[in-house]
Amino acid sequence: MSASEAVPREENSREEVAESPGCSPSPRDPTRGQTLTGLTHECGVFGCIATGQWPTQIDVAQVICLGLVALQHRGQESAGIVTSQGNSTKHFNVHKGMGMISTIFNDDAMKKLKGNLGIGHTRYSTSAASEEVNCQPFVVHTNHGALAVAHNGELVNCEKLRRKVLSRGVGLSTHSDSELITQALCLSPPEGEGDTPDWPARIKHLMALTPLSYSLVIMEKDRIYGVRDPYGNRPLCLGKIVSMVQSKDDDSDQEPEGWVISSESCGFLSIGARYVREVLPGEIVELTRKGVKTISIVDRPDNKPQSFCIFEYVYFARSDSIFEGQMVYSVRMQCGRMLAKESVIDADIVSSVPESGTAAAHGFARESGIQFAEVLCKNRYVGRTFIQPNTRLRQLGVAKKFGAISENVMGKKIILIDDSIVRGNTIGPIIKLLRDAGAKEVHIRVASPPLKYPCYMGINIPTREELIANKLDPKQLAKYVGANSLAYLSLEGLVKAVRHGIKIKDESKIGHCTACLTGEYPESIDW
Ligand SMILES: O=P(O)(O)OC[C@H]1O[C@H](OP(=O)(O)OP(=O)(O)O)[C@H](O)[C@@H]1O
Ligand SMILES: NC(=O)CC[C@H](N)C(=O)O
Ligand code: SF4
Ligand SMILES: [Mg+2]
Repeated sequence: MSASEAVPREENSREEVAESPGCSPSPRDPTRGQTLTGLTHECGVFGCIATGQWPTQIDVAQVICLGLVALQHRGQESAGIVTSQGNSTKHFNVHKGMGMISTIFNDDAMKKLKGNLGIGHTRYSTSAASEEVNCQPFVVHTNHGALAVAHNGELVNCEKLRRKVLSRGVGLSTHSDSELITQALCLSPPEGEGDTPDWPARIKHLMALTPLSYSLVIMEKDRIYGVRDPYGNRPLCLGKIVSMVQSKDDDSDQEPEGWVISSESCGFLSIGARYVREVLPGEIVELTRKGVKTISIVDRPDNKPQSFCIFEYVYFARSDSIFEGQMVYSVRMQCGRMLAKESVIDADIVSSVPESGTAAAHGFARESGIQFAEVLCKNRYVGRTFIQPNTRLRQLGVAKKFGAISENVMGKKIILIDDSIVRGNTIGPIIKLLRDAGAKEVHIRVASPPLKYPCYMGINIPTREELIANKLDPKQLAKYVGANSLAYLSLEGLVKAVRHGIKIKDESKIGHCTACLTGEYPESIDW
């Protein structure tokens, strides 16, 4: 039985929606990063400002570049950095390009990026093609000086906002929702009032026009604003750069040498920064050479619940990042523990599909008391996204990523944990590899529930018909991929695991988007 024979084709709701003229006229544009496995990521934003005397001793561009390298897993299509000396409203240094950060920012590029503050972006396109013209940060020159904007997310009411901006006589040069945000920020707030350089008011105005989904870093002459949408759908956090010469034991009282703002905290230690806190849902923070302050916290429409993307925990984020006061690694372990509680089976070893499945496998092993052993080696030089012309080569492509550690596999009953099954391209070839290496039984346990619905908030989830969970139930899927059994973590189990380590217990102050699992979206879509 082939997966496509198993059930009738499902309608692709996202493509239908997107056929109407909007910001995303061709979400299946072949020039966008194609992927064979998994979900594709969502962009990383980063900002840095030096405190104290300017010109600073800190190499701001270097800090941003390293910050972006730490966020590379969030987008590999293009990247950009914009810096400012802080003394001119007219001049920003800009360097953007297609490809990976290490190739875009060579020595020549870094030399021209001098500055005391700056922002950066690494992109996985969700709206508008993966082309140079859509690279971020976007820079515009306004009546009140230059403005640079970097965006992670996707606007759910893009079409409406686009009409509004166009109706004000603004011309847009791309289909990118991030350019739209940049231009919407330039509208005078609120409409009808004078054209003042009040950027916080303009940001609030933008937030009133569009509630979801964005984490933004915005730079004007001498300051950076960090903005998280009122649902808190995409992550954003603050860190401080501490002196390297002082004692590492207690840097809590140290005067920071600079501030950073980032989609994730994973790179902070490697750039000499310390995690400070998350930017709150709806919060606008202002970073200046004097420090960080909250400008405002914008409410969600109709007091709807928060909606932080639960898949940041499952797959997107790096394990060493912190969200909601807990490390992503610990949450993944907890998911594995929960999975063991729900669907343990007698076996010799527990193992994982590296990378993202590994923390959950350790949790599963600890909870079940079955020892963990590695069974797969992942070839780090086979990228996440590469294009192959047909299914057989695609599947071989996945197999090429892995080798079996035969000594751990031979004659064993194995419980194999992966964090998610999306198209189902990864797991089948891996099971074959393990069987060829002598595995006696392979039982698949998935540390998230079946993925059934598309995402409209900055993640490129395959079409409904491409999602294997819409075609095969767990029993059918086990048969299709050659497993002895297969079980997913329940939705309740996932939510419980995610909330296990969150200190805030007040339900009105936490909330997670699970729309790709349930079909219940935080906001209706108006593309
Ligand atoms: O069902 P599929 O469509 O094959 O996708 C699912 C796989 O894709 C992801 O891994 P990926 O190799 O992208 O990255 P990782 O190293 O972070 O696990 C995910 O962790 C699953 O292993
Ligand atoms: N993945 C993202 O967050 C993408 C941001 C924006 N929608 C773009 O396509 O550039
Ligand atoms: S639909 Fe899924 S991937 Fe998209 S924001 Fe919600 S939880 Fe995250
Ligand atoms: Mg994986």
